[in-house]
Amino acid sequence: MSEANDRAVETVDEDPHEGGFRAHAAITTDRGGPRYGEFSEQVRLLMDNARYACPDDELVDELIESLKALNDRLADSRIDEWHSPAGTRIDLPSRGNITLPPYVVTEVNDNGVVAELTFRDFHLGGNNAAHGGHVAVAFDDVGGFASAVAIQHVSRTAYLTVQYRSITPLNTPLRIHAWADRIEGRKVFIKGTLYDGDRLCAEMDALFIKLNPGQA
Ligand SMILES: CCCCC/C=C\C/C=C\C/C=C\C/C=C\CCCC(=O)SCCNC(=O)CCNC(=O)[C@H](O)C(C)(C)COP(=O)(O)OP(=O)(O)OC[C@H]1O[C@@H](n2cnc3c(N)ncnc32)[C@H](O)[C@@H]1OP(=O)(O)O
Repeated sequence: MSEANDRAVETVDEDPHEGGFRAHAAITTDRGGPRYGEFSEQVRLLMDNARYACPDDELVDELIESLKALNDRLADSRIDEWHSPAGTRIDLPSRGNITLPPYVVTEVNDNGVVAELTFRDFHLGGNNAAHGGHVAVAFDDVGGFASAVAIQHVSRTAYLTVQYRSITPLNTPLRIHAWADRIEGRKVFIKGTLYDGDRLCAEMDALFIKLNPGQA
């Protein structure tokens, strides 16, 4: 870790909360500025290229120096999770969270949440197909979204199972759909599907639990 990374991350306390997930998750379109989406895309491209690159020794030396300099610059602008653009920029794919497979929500209604999702080169599992873990990540996030829509509250995943029905391709717009199948008290049973055109790639069966006040 660099010296900049060792510094304590600045926290901002103007938003009192109950100690757990914040009751009012920020929704923003301006944090990080108008070019934050382009920045995120460059980070994704970096990971795509790194996944497939086979640099020679000279290039590795050069890249390490460039990346060190870049990381020092980035570490200087770190902030706590509640105030960072990543995860709160609802105008960007996956709310600007570059750790998620990028998806764009196309429908939010009583039938749940539908999004167009594209796995990238860096989501490679093998033989040009998406890694199963990344498929589960996509279901977890879109499932959590569907749970939030159904109960208008924050929940956490208690379990999530995925049935992998056929290969999930990379660099192909896919349709992901998650919906609340039933709600029993704090328990929100979520189902989901992932399609490549008419072909079913995977299905989700999950339980999300509505968090109590102050629960982490
Ligand atoms: C168009 C623009 C709209 C803009 C909207 C903008 C933003 C959208 C808003 C936000 C949403 C967006 C996306 C969502 C993002 C992310 C989602 C990802 C979520 C996660 O990635 S989160 C990480 C992984 N997750 C964990 O890290 C959990 C660890 N765990 C725990 O924190 C506890 O374990 C907990 C809390 C789960 C439960 O604990 P607890 O103490 O609160 O509740 P308790 O144990 O009493 O269970 C209550 C009842 O659930 C049953 N139950 C519990 N667990 C079960 C199991 N596994 N199987 C079967 N039944 C189970 C019990 O049997 C009981 O059932 P009964 O009531 O019938 O007795």
